[in-house]
Amino acid sequence: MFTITKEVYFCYGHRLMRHPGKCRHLHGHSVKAAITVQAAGLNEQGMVCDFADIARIASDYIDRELDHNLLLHRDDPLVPLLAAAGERYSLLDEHPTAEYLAQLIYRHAQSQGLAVASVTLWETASACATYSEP
Ligand SMILES: Nc1nc2c(c(=O)[nH]1)N=C([C@H](O)[C@H](O)COP(=O)(O)OP(=O)(O)OP(=O)(O)O)CN2
Ligand SMILES: [Zn+2]
Repeated sequence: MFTITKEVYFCYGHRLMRHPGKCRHLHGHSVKAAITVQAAGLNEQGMVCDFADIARIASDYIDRELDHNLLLHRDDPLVPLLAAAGERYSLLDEHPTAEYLAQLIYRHAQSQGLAVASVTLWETASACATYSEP
């Protein structure tokens, strides 16, 4: 089995409403998503797939939904205030953790036909979350 990994960089603001510490307050991250794609064999170009194809598919979603956006749980009480202020935000069905964002990127890559093995979201230089499926 071969695996290849492409990294994509972006940033967002968020807060974790139920966090007992500092992360319940609005703050931001400049992050790295590492998208790993697998294949049992190589294509006619000798590749699992082109790194550029992974970047394009991931960035289509990330640029549209996540990058320079404020990511909030849809029950966050800040939402009416942000709407009234005309701010950009995106409402998520789950808390905007690194785990959930990794899952969102994974599911998008999968829906676009990539044989994605895992997505790891590095939220800080020392903390990451990985999503994969059996
Ligand atoms: N399992 C998770 N734990 C935490 C998440 C997460 O997404 N999944 N997110 C946060 C915060 O949003 C933020 O990422 C803070 O992370 P943390 O590593 O605690 O922050 P620091 O960089 O300040 O870490 P130090 O090592 O204390 O400097 C929290 N937890
Ligand atoms: Zn955070």
